[in-house]
Amino acid sequence: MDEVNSVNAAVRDRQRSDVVIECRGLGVGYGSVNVARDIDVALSRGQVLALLGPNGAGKTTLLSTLAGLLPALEGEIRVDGVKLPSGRARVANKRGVVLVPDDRALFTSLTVRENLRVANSAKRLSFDDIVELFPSLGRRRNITAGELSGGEQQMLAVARALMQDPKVLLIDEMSMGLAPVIVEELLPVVRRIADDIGSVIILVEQHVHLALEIADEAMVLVHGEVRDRGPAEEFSADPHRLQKIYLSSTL
Ligand SMILES: Nc1ncnc2c1ncn2[C@@H]1O[C@H](COP(=O)(O)OP(=O)(O)OP(=O)(O)O)[C@@H](O)[C@H]1O
Repeated sequence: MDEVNSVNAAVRDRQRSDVVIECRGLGVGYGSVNVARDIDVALSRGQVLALLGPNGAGKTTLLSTLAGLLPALEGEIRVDGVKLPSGRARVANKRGVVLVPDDRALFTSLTVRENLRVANSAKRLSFDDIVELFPSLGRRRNITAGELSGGEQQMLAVARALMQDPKVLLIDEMSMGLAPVIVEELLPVVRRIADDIGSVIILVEQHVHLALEIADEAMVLVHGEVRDRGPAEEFSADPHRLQKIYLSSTL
C-alpha cells in the first residue's frame, strides 16, 4: 500500500511540475469593481486553452491580469510554481508571460524586421525561424508595419511576441477585423507554436468553432463566472452546449 501511495505521490509531483501557469481563486477587475472571480486554471507545456464567453464576460480583464497589467483582486498566479507579484507587468514578462493585445501595438513606421529586432530580447528564435512559421513576413521584411494588411499585422504581432520566448502566450481577439479565411490560416500556426515551441497559449477568439479546432481545453466565462469547461473536442462535438450558455447569458 505504501508503495502505491508513493507512486501516486510521484505521479502527482510530476504532473504538478509540468504545470507552467496556474491560478487559484483568482479574482480580476478594476479597483473595487470585481469583473470575474474564482478562476482556477492549470496549464502544462504546449497546452492551448480557448477562453470563451459573450461580450463583457471578463476575458480581456483576465488576460490583462495574467500579464500583470492589472493587479489581481484576490487569489494568486504562479509560473513554474513560483508566485507572480500582482500587477507587475515587467516581472510577468521577464518570467515568460507575453500578451498579444487586441490592438496589436506595433511600431507602424518601423519595418517588419525592425519590429522583430526591437522585441528580440531572448534571441532564441531567429528571423528565419519566424519566416518558417509566417512565410509572408519574410517576403514583406522591408515593408513598414503600417503598410501591411490586417492579417499580416496580426502575424507580426504574434511573431513579435514569439521573439520574447514566451512560456505563456496570451492572445486577445486575434481575428479582430480579419476575414474568416485569414483566421483559418492563422489559427493552425498558433497550434504549431504550442506543439513546436512548447508555449502554453490562452486564446480569446470570436470565431469559436475555429478556436475549438486547435485548442486542447475550453473555459467559458459568463458575467465573470466560469460557467463551463472541458476538453475542446467535447465542445466541438456538441455545439448546443455553447449555444445554451451564450443564450442564457442574454436573459
Ligand atoms: N478600464 C475599465 N474600467 C472599468 N471597467 C472596465 C474597464 N474595461 C472593461 N471594463 C468592464 O469589465 C467588464 C469585462 O470587460 P472585458 O473587456 O474583460 O470583457 P470581454 O469578455 O473581454 O468582452 P469583449 O469580448 O467584449 O471584449 C465589462 O463590464 C467592462 O465594461
